[in-house]
Amino acid sequence: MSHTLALNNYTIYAGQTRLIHNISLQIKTGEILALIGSSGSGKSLTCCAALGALPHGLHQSSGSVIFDDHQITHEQLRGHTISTIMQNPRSAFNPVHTMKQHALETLTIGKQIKTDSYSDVIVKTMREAGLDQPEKILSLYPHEMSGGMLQRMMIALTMLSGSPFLFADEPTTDLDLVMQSKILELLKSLVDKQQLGILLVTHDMGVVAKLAHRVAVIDQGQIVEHNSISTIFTRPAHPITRELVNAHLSLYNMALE
Ligand SMILES: Nc1ncnc2c1ncn2[C@@H]1O[C@H](COP(=O)(O)OP(=O)(O)OP(=O)(O)O)[C@@H](O)[C@H]1O
Repeated sequence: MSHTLALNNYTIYAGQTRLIHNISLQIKTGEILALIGSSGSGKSLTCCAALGALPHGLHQSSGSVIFDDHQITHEQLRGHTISTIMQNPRSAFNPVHTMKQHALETLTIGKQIKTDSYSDVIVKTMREAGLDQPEKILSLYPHEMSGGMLQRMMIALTMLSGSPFLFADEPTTDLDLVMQSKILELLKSLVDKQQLGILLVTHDMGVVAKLAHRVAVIDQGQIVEHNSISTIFTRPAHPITRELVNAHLSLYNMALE
């Protein structure tokens, strides 16, 4: 079943300073929307606002999340409608909980179900997320795992949660190139095979080119362009988009016409 998630009219202030102005984005299941922009343009704040997790001291003057035409609360969406994976996976785990505790918590959150019978599901899902020896990993604490393993575990937890949408904020930045490529392949396969919808925040235009279906470009807290991947790379409309595409193409001694 296909779903739509719309972030509507988000505006955020720090005191009198407006950081995000009237941002709206729409994501469908089975596709990846990349949110790109230079450092400090407002990518992470947009995600945080939609998740109801704004840093202390910031104020949201407008904004709502609409799931399949119904407005939903942050409590309803976190872990149910939207899962998250972030740049530093270590910070997303409870340091005193094992992977098994995290997995069981994800499976049972908000549900009155017995947890004993779920080991098979967890082990199978971890294997699908590329974690070898899942039984062994389940007994580990976060500090006993590498960044790449933790990111795979985050993806396994996303799969276990059954959330139709994922916010992935720089999900591969902290990983080596081989692991980056494996994690990106895994995300792509979740979109293709399980119809996950992803909002992908990234600086990396190579990642955008490889994964995204559509691209939204943010500059100084506003969406300045929203287009298909082919248009973004062949006929970018906004100067900021041209700059980002040209910076990427220059790696290959190429430039836009
Ligand atoms: N807690 C805060 N208090 C005040 N200003 C903030 C706060 N958090 C972020 N900002 C400001 O809001 C703007 C957008 O920040 P945000 O973290 O969303 O940028 P970003 O596009 O995700 O950047 P990066 O790519 O470097 O992660 C920046 O100007 C930043 O300085």
